[in-house]
Amino acid sequence: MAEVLLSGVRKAYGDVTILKGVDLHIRDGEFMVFVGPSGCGKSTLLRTIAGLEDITSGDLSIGGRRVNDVPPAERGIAMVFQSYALYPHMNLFDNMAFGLKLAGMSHQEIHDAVHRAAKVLHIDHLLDRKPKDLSGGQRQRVAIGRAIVRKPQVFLFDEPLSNLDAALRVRMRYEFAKLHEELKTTMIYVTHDQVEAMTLADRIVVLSAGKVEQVGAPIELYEHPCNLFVAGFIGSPKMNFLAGEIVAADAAGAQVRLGNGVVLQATVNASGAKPGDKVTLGIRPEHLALAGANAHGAQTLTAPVTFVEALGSSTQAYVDVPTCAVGTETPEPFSVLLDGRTPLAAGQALAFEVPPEWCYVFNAEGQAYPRLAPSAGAMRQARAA
Ligand SMILES: Nc1ncnc2c1ncn2[C@@H]1O[C@H](COP(=O)(O)OP(=O)(O)OP(=O)(O)O)[C@@H](O)[C@H]1O
Repeated sequence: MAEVLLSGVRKAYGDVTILKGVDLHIRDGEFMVFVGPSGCGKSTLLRTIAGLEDITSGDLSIGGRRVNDVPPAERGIAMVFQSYALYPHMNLFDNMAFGLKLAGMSHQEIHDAVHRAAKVLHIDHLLDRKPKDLSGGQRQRVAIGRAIVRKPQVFLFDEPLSNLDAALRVRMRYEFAKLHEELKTTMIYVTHDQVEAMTLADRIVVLSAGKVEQVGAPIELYEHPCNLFVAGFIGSPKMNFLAGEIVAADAAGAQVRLGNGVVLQATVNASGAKPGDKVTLGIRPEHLALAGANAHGAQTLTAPVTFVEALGSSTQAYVDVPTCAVGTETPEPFSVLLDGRTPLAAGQALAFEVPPEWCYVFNAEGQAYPRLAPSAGAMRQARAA
């Protein structure tokens, strides 16, 4: 087990800077997940920790030891790649034993270590097989087994499940969680998958263009994103964004006038805002509720439905409410997530309530005004106390 510390880590290829000064403290035994859009530098950051890439400037330490110039094999890490990277001509036992033989371990020690790891991963009955005779999920288990037998201080996983089909991903996700529970080793995991990040991580690092946007527990990022980027990135379906203007604001709340003239209340600390300020109002599709039959309440929006996705367990309705773009992205259509049994059809008018405690407000620079409503995380802590 070990903590991993990054301080001002930069990585450049020639004139192009990929990592722009990353500061991170990954705690001993923590399951840390890196997420961010394609090309933001997740894999580069992981490969830098592994020692597969040199650091241009900054410091990296693993287990209290500065490792900037330490070769990968001596860093106490084991990395598992998306592509498995197994030796095709070797059976599973030899694939898993290879590194241990190189390290000069005895025959008995290797036998015990491989069998123990194979048992944990439920592949102990397959040790004589070659990789080509395995399913994708089994191959990935071998790759993980090869990492486990080395008893690293830190595991590094680069999108380990992305070659698997949806059902197997769910199964393997569960097994990763169990594995971490059992080994209690520091794990750093790169993924594109929101659900993997939310369910596996103790904490998530959201990266954008080589910089850390926010680090926090999954529920913290969901409930209290620090800026528009994190708000738009964390959460599925995505948060709706509406352009607005401050009508009144203080430390207890803000009133925001939307483009259509409707004024919505948001329970945020907007003491830094003043009337006339341009803001973005954010509201998640799952926090909207159908309004009562003749609702004309202050927190109600009414708009025609443009498209309906009935998923069985839930229904996602797209409605004709003008949204605004975040960064360089094109605006996403406004959506409302409703109970799966809600009868809806395109063209019908939908009235829905916008709860003030679930409204997010971002200033012109995209920074969030802190939400004041007690979060689910805080309520759980209070109940537990
Ligand atoms: N050897 C290299 N030389 C030059 N540029 C590179 C090199 N390796 C990566 N890059 C660039 O660095 C940027 C970050 O790449 P990286 O693979 O870390 O992103 P990522 O966030 O993991 O993306 P993805 O999610 O698509 O895998 C990309 O723009 C990529 O083109």
